[in-house]
Amino acid sequence: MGTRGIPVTIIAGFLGSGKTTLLNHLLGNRAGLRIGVIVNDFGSVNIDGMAVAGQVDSMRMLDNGCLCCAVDASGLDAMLDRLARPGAPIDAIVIEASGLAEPRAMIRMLLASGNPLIEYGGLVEVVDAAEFPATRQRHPELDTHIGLADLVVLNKTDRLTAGELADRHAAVARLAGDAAVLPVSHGSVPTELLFEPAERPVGTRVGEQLSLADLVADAAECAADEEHPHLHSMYQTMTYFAPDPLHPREFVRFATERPNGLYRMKGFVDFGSPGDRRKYSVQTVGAFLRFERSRWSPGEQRASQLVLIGAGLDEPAVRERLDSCRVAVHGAVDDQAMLPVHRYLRG
Ligand SMILES: Nc1nc2c(ncn2[C@@H]2O[C@H](COP(=O)(O)OP(=O)(O)OP(=O)(O)O)[C@@H](O)[C@H]2O)c(=O)[nH]1
Repeated sequence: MGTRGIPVTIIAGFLGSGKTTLLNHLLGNRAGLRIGVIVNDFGSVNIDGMAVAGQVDSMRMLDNGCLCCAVDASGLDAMLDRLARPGAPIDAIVIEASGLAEPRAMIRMLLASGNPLIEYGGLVEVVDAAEFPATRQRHPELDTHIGLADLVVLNKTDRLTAGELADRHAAVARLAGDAAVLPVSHGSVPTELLFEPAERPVGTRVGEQLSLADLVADAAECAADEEHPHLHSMYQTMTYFAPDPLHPREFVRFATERPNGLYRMKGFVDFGSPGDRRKYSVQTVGAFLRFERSRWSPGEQRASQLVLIGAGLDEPAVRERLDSCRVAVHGAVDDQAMLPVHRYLRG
């Protein structure tokens, strides 16, 4: 699947919306991932065995494999560089944004980062569903923040009746545009919605790559997991396979005009360009799109295979849009047609 950067996910949200609760939930359900956490103070992050004072620019490796540090806004970039240095024992980084910077400034900083070891992992905006109308009145910028988000976590749904929840969900979804909106209580966002499964689960050789087949198998296993049916019913994982090539221009359009409710997509694509028969890995988080080029392995079937993860996805409509990207529908691919792909090429 090519080299992959460490995804940096920003968790934002107004006072008391449940950011820390979400962070603690993720740390408690890491699924083998080693998560680096950046907070602006340690105060309320209470993970097993964690006893660190609220110092600035300190970093601790916790027993549970979580690397935790605290910075102010000016130290953020440098701290990311430290966390994501070559060989760092980290699979994902989460920044709890409160008090650090505006979400827009954080996104800009991440996208502008020259560090090739990190990549944009999405802006997750936590919204207190119960207090939504009041918060919106007090902080009109909430609308903008929701509009920027790649995933909106509608938290504290336990405080609402079903009817109220439906109203709030609809109101937030209107502001969220195409972004996925996930209703939860107590920050219980499934870890696998935010991050890929660990590449190094216990007992696996270090450096072993998780193939897409593994990812699909994982997704199927997850879907069949009876233990947390309430969690899995909240979000969707769908896979798409096309044996014949997808048109580059149409596929880039699909990825940039992403379907409603899509949060992440990854996989690889055969563009069927006669001048370039390489394999293109694709990855999106919200509106962020990135391709990487590699070669097909000897004997590997040229095809396109995608995993799409979101909430509120209209699966038949997504399939139809992807089917309509096929070269068979659009005619031959020339070199010019690859230009939109090159705009989003990494490295
Ligand atoms: N009823 C209910 N309470 C919740 C839920 N999620 C969080 N809380 C409570 O809401 C309060 C605020 O949650 P935090 O996670 O501290 O919120 P925060 O966004 O980190 O707050 P600040 O860091 O102060 O901005 C805490 O008392 C939580 O226990 C939920 O889903 N339902």
